[in-house]
Amino acid sequence: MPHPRSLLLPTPAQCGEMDRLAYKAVPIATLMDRAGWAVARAIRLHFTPCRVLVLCGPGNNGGDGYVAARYLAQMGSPVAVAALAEPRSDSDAAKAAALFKGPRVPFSPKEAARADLVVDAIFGAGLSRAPEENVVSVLKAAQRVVAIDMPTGIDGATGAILGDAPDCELTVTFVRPKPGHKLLPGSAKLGDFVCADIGEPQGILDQLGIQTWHNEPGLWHIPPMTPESYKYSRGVVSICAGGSMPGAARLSAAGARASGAGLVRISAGENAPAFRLGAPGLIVDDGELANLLQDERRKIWICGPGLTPDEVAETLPILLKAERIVLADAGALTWGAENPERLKGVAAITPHIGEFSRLFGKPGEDRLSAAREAARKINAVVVMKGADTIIAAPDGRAAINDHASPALATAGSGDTLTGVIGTMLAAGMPVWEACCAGVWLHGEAGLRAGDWPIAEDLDAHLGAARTKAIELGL
Ligand SMILES: NC(=O)C1=CN([C@@H]2O[C@H](COP(=O)(O)OP(=O)(O)OC[C@H]3O[C@@H](n4cnc5c(N)ncnc54)[C@H](O)[C@@H]3O)[C@@H](O)[C@H]2O)[C@@H](O)CC1
Ligand SMILES: Nc1ncnc2c1ncn2[C@@H]1O[C@H](COP(=O)(O)OP(=O)(O)O)[C@@H](O)[C@H]1O
Ligand SMILES: [K+]
Repeated sequence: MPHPRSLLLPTPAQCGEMDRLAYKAVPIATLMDRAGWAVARAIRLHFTPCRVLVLCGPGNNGGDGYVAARYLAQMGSPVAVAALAEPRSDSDAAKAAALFKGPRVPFSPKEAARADLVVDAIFGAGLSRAPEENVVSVLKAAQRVVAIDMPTGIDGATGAILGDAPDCELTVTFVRPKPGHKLLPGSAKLGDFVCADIGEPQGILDQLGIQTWHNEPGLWHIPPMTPESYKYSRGVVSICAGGSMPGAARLSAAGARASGAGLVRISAGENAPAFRLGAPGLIVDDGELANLLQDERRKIWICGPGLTPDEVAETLPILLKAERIVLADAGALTWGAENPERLKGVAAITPHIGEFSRLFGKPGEDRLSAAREAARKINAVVVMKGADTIIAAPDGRAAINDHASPALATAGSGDTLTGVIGTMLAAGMPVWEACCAGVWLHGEAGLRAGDWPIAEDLDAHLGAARTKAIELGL
């Protein structure tokens, strides 16, 4: 099933390409007019009428600003424009500027401070470097800011802040959100977020080779429960467990069970007695790993939570030799950091930023590219965890997940996540889709778990999260 177009996140460069391809059907001037109208309408809906100052840059972002100023004036608001620089003559933006007949004021902090509301139409998709000091000081002087397309200073491709960017109350973009609208730190600056349809032919999105999606149900499909379901069709998740940190494997097991695995087994060797004191529905094996792997139904293995590097060294190579689908986390990533080649053959890894940095080096400001590059390098899906999580596949696909809660920032919640992803894999989902689905379910559980949950509290919400994801994904 193709990934839905509605979840695509084109980069600013891809949007520019889209405009060029769309030109014959819809001229830029028409798109600009609709964009400015959409901004004026959104401002009218969000704010009571007040004195508005529109700050216009020299490009098409400024062009949208002149159009918005014209429509706001027609709607009865007192509006002035302050231009950072005039648009190039004969450009669409210049034509839009000429149609605005209201007052012009200097581009200065004093004017910005006097306005009740400042519209940032300085730079949008065209931002290529940090804004100059005069731009920053004018935006800093504003009391309340609405951004057109993107707050000036945010890189639309990465969410990085180049120098500085205003804290906006509202951001209005067009056609589709961009990666920078979904990635921190930029995404925290947007305020309320509106994506307006300006009638750009959507089919063009298919021609651009866009490989980035917003992580939502519909991007993937989780198998539902059916009357024919039996435990092996729901899937078996096997987890390697160690002696020194048994809690982590237990949390993974609980996450796997709570998100709908048919059967969860812990392989604990000589440490098995300690695990047998745990949840009664959990099967604990004490046999040799090589013998356990004789069971062909045990396709999915989690290796790493609660394991020391030595314990990983004794298990992971055996799992890989047996050609199992392995999800590597925690201890396995520490072991892999000594030589990332060791992880070749795993299906997916789930590093937080610290673990990622030890494996591949610090990701820098463009985490999306860094996650993609890492996935390509180890030929495995990379789930780069954090307040926003990037799920990158070796073939270049990447999803950005912002469906989460800071409530997840509690010890052990990453172990729960590996269990949930394990269940998605055991249900037969392809690896990237399983990781995307697992991250979303984990986020949904965090959103449902109330105030200050601990990792164990997430489990009670995973079943409802799965049901919701199935319903939304239909
Ligand atoms: N399909 C869409 O999404 C549409 C987008 N439109 C608007 O078009 C905008 C993009 O227009 P442009 O490509 O003209 O780009 P901008 O208006 O963002 O920037 C214009 C130019 O400013 C220069 N520049 C970049 N960073 C600078 C800096 N820090 N200091 C000084 N100069 C700098 C660059 O040369 C750049 O080309 C979007 O943000 C959006 O507002 C609409 O007008 C039409 C449809
Ligand atoms: N501020 C936050 N907002 C949303 N999710 C978060 C936040 N901080 C952490 N998370 C999520 O919580 C989980 C923490 O995992 P991890 O760092 O491995 O912790 P642990 O090793 O203690 O289990 C990850 O899934 C991460 O994406
Ligand atoms: K802007």
